[in-house]
Amino acid sequence: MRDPLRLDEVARVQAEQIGRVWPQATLLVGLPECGAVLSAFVARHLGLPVAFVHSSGVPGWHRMHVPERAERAVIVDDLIGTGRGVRVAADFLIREGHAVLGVSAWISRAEPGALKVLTLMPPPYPTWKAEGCPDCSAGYAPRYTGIRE
Ligand SMILES: O=C(O)c1cc(=O)[nH]c(=O)n1[C@@H]1O[C@H](COP(=O)(O)O)[C@@H](O)[C@H]1O
Repeated sequence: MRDPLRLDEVARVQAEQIGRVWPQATLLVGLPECGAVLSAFVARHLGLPVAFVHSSGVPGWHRMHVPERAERAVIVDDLIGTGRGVRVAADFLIREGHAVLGVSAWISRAEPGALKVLTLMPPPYPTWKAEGCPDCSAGYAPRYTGIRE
């Protein structure tokens, strides 16, 4: 999302949804990189503080904000692909003594465990496991691999 005004419009919709479902939230948590930028936009609409959690490698806080009391956190991201990033962040937050209310994302292609996920829209394309993929059973070989969106 290259246009900050457009990003802010989406962030406002996301903020309204979070405010409706989780009015008790005290902290938004963003995953670098895109989730960190987005979470700051969303937090501005909710008047909430924001903190960033590194989810690749050893999970940890970005030094900008290391919360000092127990928070009721919502993880904010743009896309959930495998769900790994938000799962790692949620486990880290719980280990750190915070409550994780859930995850807010634009689109999710995974169900990341027991985490409650709010999305803005369903995925615009179907996802199959390799063994259930109709194109694979029709004999088509993958044209691209390792693609994210
Ligand atoms: O952060 C990225 O590089 C990224 C690139 C991309 O093409 N697609 C994509 O989903 N991401 C990010 O990867 C994360 C989701 O991936 P999973 O952890 O697999 O669910 C989100 O933080 C996205 O912002």
